[in-house]
Amino acid sequence: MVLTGKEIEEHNSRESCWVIVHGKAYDVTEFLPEHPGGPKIILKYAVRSISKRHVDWHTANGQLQGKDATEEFDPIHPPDTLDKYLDKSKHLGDVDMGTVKQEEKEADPEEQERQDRIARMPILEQCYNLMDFEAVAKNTMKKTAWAYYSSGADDEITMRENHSAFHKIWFRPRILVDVEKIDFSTTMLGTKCDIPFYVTATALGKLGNPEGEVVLTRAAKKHNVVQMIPTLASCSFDEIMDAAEGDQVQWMQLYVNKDRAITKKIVQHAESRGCKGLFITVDAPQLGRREKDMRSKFTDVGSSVQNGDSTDNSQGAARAISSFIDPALSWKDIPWFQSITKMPIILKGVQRVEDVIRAIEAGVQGVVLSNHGGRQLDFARSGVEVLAEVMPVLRERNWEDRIEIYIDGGVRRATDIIKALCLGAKGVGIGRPFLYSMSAYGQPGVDRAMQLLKDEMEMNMRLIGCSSVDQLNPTLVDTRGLSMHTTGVPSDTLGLSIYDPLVNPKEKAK
Ligand SMILES: Cc1cc2c(cc1C)[n+](S(=O)(=O)[O-])c1c(=O)[nH]c(=O)nc-1n2C[C@H](O)[C@H](O)[C@H](O)COP(=O)(O)O
Repeated sequence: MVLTGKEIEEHNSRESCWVIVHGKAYDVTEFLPEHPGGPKIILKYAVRSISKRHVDWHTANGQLQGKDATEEFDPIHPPDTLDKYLDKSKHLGDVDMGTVKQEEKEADPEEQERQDRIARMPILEQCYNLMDFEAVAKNTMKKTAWAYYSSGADDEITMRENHSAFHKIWFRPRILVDVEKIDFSTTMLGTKCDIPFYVTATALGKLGNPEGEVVLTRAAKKHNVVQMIPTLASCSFDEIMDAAEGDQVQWMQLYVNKDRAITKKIVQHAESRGCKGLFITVDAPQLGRREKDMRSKFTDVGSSVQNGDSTDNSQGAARAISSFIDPALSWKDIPWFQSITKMPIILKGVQRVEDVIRAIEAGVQGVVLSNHGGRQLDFARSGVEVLAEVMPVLRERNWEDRIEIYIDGGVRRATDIIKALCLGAKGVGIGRPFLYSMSAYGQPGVDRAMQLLKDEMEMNMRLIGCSSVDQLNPTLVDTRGLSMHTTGVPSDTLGLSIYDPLVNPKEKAK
């Protein structure tokens, strides 16, 4: 049976709310209170806004026109979400889209301005480093997408510290070493990679690019680097795995669900699909307060990646899509994970040496020293600073080979990668730069970003006097300034403003 727009319109209240996604109708009435992003987002976005006033009137009077929610649904929800989480009885069938009222898109001057900036954006070849992509993305991305990707927690001190920490490490390069042939390939969790970085897990890829995370999959294949698949991806897990080619290696990033049966199903499915590593995110018992995200229009967006209870959706996309995450996750859960999968287990978001020791004692295969890109606890130290704390302690115990240590956060140059490897990291994760290059230029952008890092890597390895990554070691870096968190002493504005420079008395007499 094919439904008409008129029939859908009759179900336009909290008591009965039907919406259309990709030309099919769904009865979401019972789902409204369960939606992790709260009911408002479905009701609000589900409404075909003939005009803002119209929508406000209908919303205020509890009368809503359940309508085509496709455009708002796609960036936040993997395509298989409704099949996975909405009971089949609520799938009402196809809709004759010719009978659905077309929305009169009100002219949006902000969007027009953005389109003008896109028309004037630099060509890809004018991007010479990862920060260039950030500048273009900031100028061309939708405000809400930029807000979500670029935001850090609270005052974003840690987000900025992540990158500036690398500026506190200086090189002690060697000379007169034959560096004609450079090989910066390496292995990570046993996988051979062209260069010691991986694409780390970052949620909601379709906010930046309509294809989402599969763009990163294709670029990772081309450059033979590993991709970590996020739990909160816009694409479905299987779409991302299916987009991989040949023996391309992918890892799974896991937010642990309060409902361990859901988590077990996800982990065992990932293993059955050939995932080569399980990265359990341990620094997010609650997602951080990312105020740019909270201010953006996603103040009540939802995501039904996994069923959770209704959430306080005044906290932006991040908080809205993460209500399922279990804050009770603890060390006692590690044996359970080891019992449900054979994949190597890595703890992502470790931030002090005591927990690295515990991770080794718990028998996990790796840790990522990370503060989630500064999106969680503000004033957490940078991954590279924690690395400088951890490695000497492990070396003292002869434990440095008992676990693979990764870091992420603020990596924007190959020199950052080299500094991390000199200190003992196996590899580094990179997040935002690939989101920005993907958002601004699609896969060609990500390709160029990865190639730029390879070019920088070759040059900097040569200049530091090493021809392969196994030669990188702590004697090549000076980290004495790394733990200095002193901000510059506030400038003595008063003194400077009244200070009379010495003036020659004769001069004064004139
Ligand atoms: C930029 C970004 C990072 C996210 C991220 C989303 C974005 C847009 N998301 S989040 O929405 O929940 O915070 C995830 C995530 O899904 N899971 C996770 O483990 N880390 C998440 N991270 C953190 C990420 O894996 C790295 O730790 C961080 O991005 C590294 O810093 P740079 O971005 O500076 O490279």
